[in-house]
Amino acid sequence: MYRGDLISRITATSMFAAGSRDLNLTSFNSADKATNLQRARTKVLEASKAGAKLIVLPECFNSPYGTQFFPKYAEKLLPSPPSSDDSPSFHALSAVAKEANAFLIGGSIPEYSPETEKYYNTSLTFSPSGALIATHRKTHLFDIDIPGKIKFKESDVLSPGNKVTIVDIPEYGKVGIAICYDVRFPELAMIAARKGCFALIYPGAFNMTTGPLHWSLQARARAMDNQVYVALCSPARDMEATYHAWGHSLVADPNAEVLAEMDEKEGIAYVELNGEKIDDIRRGIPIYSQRRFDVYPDISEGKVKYEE
Ligand SMILES: NC(=O)CC(=O)C(=O)O
Repeated sequence: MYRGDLISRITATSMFAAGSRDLNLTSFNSADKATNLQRARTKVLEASKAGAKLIVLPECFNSPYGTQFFPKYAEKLLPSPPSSDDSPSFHALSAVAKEANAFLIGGSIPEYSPETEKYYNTSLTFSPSGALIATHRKTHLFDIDIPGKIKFKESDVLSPGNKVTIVDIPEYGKVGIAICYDVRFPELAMIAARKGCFALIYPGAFNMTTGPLHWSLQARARAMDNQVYVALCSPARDMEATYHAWGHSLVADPNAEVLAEMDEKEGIAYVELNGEKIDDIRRGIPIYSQRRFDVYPDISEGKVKYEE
């Protein structure tokens, strides 16, 4: 049995968790980092009190979403920062995971790496002891230009990560973690699923153009192809912000049915994740074991950069 919660609110943060009510989704955001961190803490604790053991926040939950904001909000990831200003989000997430006694996939935050001297869009996952157990840097940067609708170029400021990220959650199993635009690349999802993940979790912030078209479809497609749970956790929509997030945090099951979908406002969704359902779906429609690797290659084998 897998459980999770997802929470969302206004500005740019969402999270989900798994626990006694398997999956919770929460989203929220504002321009003030301290306010966002405080809000995240409140919602994570609310989810954990409701029984969540795995909690997820949204993409860029501590900042507005936009290339103009990333350098200002970026943090170094220092486990022992010389000053409390250096890694506030890292330490706030670690502390609240411990306080909630839950696994926390901390959405994503703008990161600055002194080693590479580059910026990244980075997701940090913490164990119930507050230990950092996974780091995923957005691998596919969101560079799009739909005339008259939306132009966005993360690569103006950010650099991409370069691996598939899998984290083993004791008592639940392996979870694949990626960020937003990464969901559009089925290879990443398929590799994580074939490496044994039962759920793929994407903090993400689609927008008013791509959200209605593709948000739910992407989640359901990745779930259907791989017969796993897929969760997308968005910031709530803030029409005062420069980027209008679609919201609609959701969880699709291994049969590609949407188990829970929020609206554009802040909230928490709770979903029960059941491992037996994966087995049932794979028994009924056995594509998982009918692949023809004698005809085409298994992309999860061979040269894949991944980290468990
Ligand atoms: N914001 C993103 O990274 C992706 C997105 O909005 C989309 O793919 O659409």
